[in-house]
Amino acid sequence: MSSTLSMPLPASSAAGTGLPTGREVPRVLSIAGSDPSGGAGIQADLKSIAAHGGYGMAAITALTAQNTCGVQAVHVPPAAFLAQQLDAVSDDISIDAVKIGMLGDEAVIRTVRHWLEKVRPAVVVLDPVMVATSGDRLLKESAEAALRDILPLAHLITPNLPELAMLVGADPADSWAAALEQGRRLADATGATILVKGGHLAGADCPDALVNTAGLLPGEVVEVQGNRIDTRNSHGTGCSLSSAIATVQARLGDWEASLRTVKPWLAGALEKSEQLEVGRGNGPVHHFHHVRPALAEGAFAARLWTEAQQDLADIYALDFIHGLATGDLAEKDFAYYLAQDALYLNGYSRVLARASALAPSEGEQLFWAGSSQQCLEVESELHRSWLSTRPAQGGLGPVTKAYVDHLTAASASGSYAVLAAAVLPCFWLYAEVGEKLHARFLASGEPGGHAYAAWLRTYADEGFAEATRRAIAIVDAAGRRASDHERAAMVTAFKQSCRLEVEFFDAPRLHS
Ligand SMILES: Nc1ncnc2c1ncn2[C@@H]1O[C@H](COP(=O)(O)OP(=O)(O)O)[C@@H](O)[C@H]1O
Ligand SMILES: Cc1ncc(COP(=O)(O)OP(=O)(O)O)c(N)n1
Repeated sequence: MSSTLSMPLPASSAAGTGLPTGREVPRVLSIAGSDPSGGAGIQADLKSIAAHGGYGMAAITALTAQNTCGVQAVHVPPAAFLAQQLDAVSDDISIDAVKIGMLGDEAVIRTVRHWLEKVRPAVVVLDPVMVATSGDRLLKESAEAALRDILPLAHLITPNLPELAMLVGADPADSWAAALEQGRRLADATGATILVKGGHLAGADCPDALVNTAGLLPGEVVEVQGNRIDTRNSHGTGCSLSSAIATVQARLGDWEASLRTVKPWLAGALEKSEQLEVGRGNGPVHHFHHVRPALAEGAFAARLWTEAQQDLADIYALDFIHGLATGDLAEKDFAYYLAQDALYLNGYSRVLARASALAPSEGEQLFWAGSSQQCLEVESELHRSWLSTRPAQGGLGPVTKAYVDHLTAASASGSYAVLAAAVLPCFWLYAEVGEKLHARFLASGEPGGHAYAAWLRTYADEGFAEATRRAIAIVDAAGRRASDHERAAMVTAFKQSCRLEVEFFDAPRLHS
């Protein structure tokens, strides 16, 4: 029994299959050293695991005193204590993936090896950390043979080019082809899949490749291209990549898909590393560059309201609004406005019905459906009470057509959020203008001879004010949920509708 345990077994039988446990939140254990500056080691691993939706755990093999400028000291605690850490985790918790990083010395390697043989985790990614970029040793030279022996217990080995060269007993590759050749040799020798990394080569490209000579991949070499990011903040890239890929592999069970997920994330983390401003040397990567700060409730609506201010000011400056407020508006302009409003409401009602169809909840579906119906009722009331007593007006005016076309295009965009933003100004700006005009009418003592008194009284509608508050809240929530791209499209659609509100009030002057 003990002789079997000391033999390096092929990865497929010794340490699970490298296949996923299919858990949405994989439980991932990092067995690695500590970097107090947070860029490499277990600190980087825990961030990478979390950045990919995993539950991170860490058993510490070694303590380092290091920062972005280099490693000042290394302390390797007794291996027996590492064994206690590992057992404490595996005795209690099912582990979906393991990432192995800095091992320090031979006693640590022996301990990890014994534990792997006992527990056989489903996914084992081993980053054979030997020397930090700063040139400081993180593995004793005397432990290199032991490290070679533990490699077959991993499913994926992720050496950088100097580490790969050392493991196959060659000089560091000076070309991508030479690196892939060394990858093949290591794959042959270990039975594991090798991730050959292009980070240490020069040139505009920075490719990575999975190499497996036992038929476990679609081809012997699967390359994933990437651009080289111009930054010196590459501290911990190897740690971050290996723990991220372990996490994603536990979910997907496909090394190629996992690498294709993780590589662009790491490129973004390198690109955004400047934002962190950590240290004076080779800084860390930004593991959470893809996470946006959450917007507070009301924040997106507040942004839209700011965008609407110029259009509101333009509306208040229009002759039409002045005339409506004072009662001096030409009757033909008012009649044109009413007729266009009726035509607009019919189109608006259809667009609201589309918002109802796209709504993510029954509450919102009901709200838009109710608003759509309300529009048709207002349209028929316009015809019954306001237009029937006036001379017939012409057909669809150019501004009305432009507004309805814009809303229809928003409804065809397929984005509920964009559509909701596009329909909002008709609630919000209309309610705002109506409330102001009504308040002004009341303040002037509701003069008896005012030509538009009856119309101004329709503005005091608490039902419409309530519907407007609801529409604002819905758009605010949709905006907070939206991606940056969709949010920008919402703002554009909203602004366009605001502009069309201005033009709609100004259309009687130009087209009646
Ligand atoms: N400047 C860079 N631009 C883009 N990707 C990089 C860059 N440097 C390293 N990488 C990527 O980071 C990962 C780690 O690579 P590497 O630097 O070779 O390993 P290590 O950090 O172990 O020395 C690889 O996916 C590699 O392609
Ligand atoms: C504690 C600890 N572990 C590993 C490393 C090496 O990190 P790596 O991701 O290989 O990259 P560099 O930091 O060497 O660029 C480390 N420094 N500390």
